Amino acid sequence: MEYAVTLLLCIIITILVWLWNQTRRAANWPPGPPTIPFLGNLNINFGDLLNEFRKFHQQYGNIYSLVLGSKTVVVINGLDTLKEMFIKHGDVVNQRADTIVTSEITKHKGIASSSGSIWKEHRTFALSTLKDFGFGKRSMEGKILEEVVVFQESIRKTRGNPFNIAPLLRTSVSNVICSVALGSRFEHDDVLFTNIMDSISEVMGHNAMYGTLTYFPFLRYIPGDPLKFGKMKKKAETIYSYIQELIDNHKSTPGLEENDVTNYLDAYIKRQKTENMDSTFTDDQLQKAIFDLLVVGTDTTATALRWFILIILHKPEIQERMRAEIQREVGESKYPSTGDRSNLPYCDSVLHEVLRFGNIAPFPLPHVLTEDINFQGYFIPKHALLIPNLDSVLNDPDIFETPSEFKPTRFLAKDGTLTGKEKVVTFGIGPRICMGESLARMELFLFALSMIQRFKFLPADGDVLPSIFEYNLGLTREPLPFKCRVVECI
Ligand code: HEM
Repeated sequence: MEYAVTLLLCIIITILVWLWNQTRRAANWPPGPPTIPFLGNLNINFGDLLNEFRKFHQQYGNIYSLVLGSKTVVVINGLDTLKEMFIKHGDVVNQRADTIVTSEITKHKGIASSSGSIWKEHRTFALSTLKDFGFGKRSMEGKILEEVVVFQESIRKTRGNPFNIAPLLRTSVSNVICSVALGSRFEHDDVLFTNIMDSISEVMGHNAMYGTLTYFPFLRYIPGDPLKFGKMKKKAETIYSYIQELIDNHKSTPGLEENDVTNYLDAYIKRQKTENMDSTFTDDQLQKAIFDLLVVGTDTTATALRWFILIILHKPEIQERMRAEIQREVGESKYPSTGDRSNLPYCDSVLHEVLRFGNIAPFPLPHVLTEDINFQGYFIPKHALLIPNLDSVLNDPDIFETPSEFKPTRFLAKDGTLTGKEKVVTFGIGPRICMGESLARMELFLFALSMIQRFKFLPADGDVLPSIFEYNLGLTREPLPFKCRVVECI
């Protein structure tokens, strides 16, 4: 009996020591907030991560670590340190980490969540295919302008009455990516498509407290889905079913596959026919890749445009100055085009400031370290999760003076050209840098400038606009909902 009790005590003590060790920070790791035995850094403020990470950056410097459950998380801050980690060590940090999103929603497939050779193969395929259909080229402009025209028609229909512009922006921006990814676009009154757009917004924008499940999976057993992961998963499944239906319809259209390839989906199906049995070009991979293009491509860009509109509602002098520049350099008879960009430095500086101030994806999905490394005097163990903290650059007072101020002229040099724009790292750094950067920049330019050219944006009467300093932080950082009025000015 005594022997059994002693054995049991030994087992319990061993487990406790093991658990305690799991939640301790080793002496040679990057510093960080004190850990609590058995809980690690569970006590950090997950509800306000942006400010919590800013505080840790000030306290512990450019590299700090957090011990969360059984995972070590290292947050990388500051432009030079981010470049050193994600460019110089690019080959050991380009894998996507195992998180609640990548393991349960995207199942490590598609582009944003995959790793290794599948990621390389499919990122390269998507980039080269999308380039063939206009990505990053002037020919893309025509497709975007078609959507701009429809978007402006919808705006006119509001006849100066207050409305929420967010759904309109989402559908318009999404139609651009749909046209290159799927070869189709959707009407603004297509109820099914509009519902999908709402689901995308919920998946990307809403409070990402469910992210804590990555580190403390037992929290999912709390009844009532308080972290809203169940809800988010259901929305993602709705989007998947919708995409699958589009793929199935496409595949079953007689003769379509034989026609010239005009979009990513066609190109993928064509490629499937030339692949062998163990190919990675599976139907499941296709569904997840389209999910990435559609979900990431829609919400981020539409959110940037929403920040733009909220900011100009607060700062009418900015829209006046933009409009004056557009009227002087482009006139009224044609839409502004990207070829006019160099003649529109003030407008360009506003858009760079929107990308900086909007801080749309401050913490991209974590990367994972595939080897132990010694970095700036610290040891970082293999399997550590790395978070590139883009906010630490976009709001760095040493790079952008008084960063909390929305100040487009910070990018204007004395000779009227743009300066410092390469420091706006909103699209990430290193091999995982955003795939849609060129498209997003073009959309932002054409939508924003053609709106300002033709319409005046006014706050809705009697409504209090949310402040430009308030936000919701999910996978994206979005402004609070608002309404506006729009009146035609030419
Ligand atoms: C203003 C708009 C956008 C912003 C701010 C943005 C930002 C980002 C950021 C920060 C990353 C992650 C970088 C990292 O993991 O370190 C990313 C990845 C990605 N973005 Fe964007 N993005 C935007 C628009 C788009 C568009 C229009 C597309 C559509 C093609 C797109 C597709 C992707 C994809 C597929 C990835 C994953 C890349 C990979 O893991 O290899 N994004 N984006």
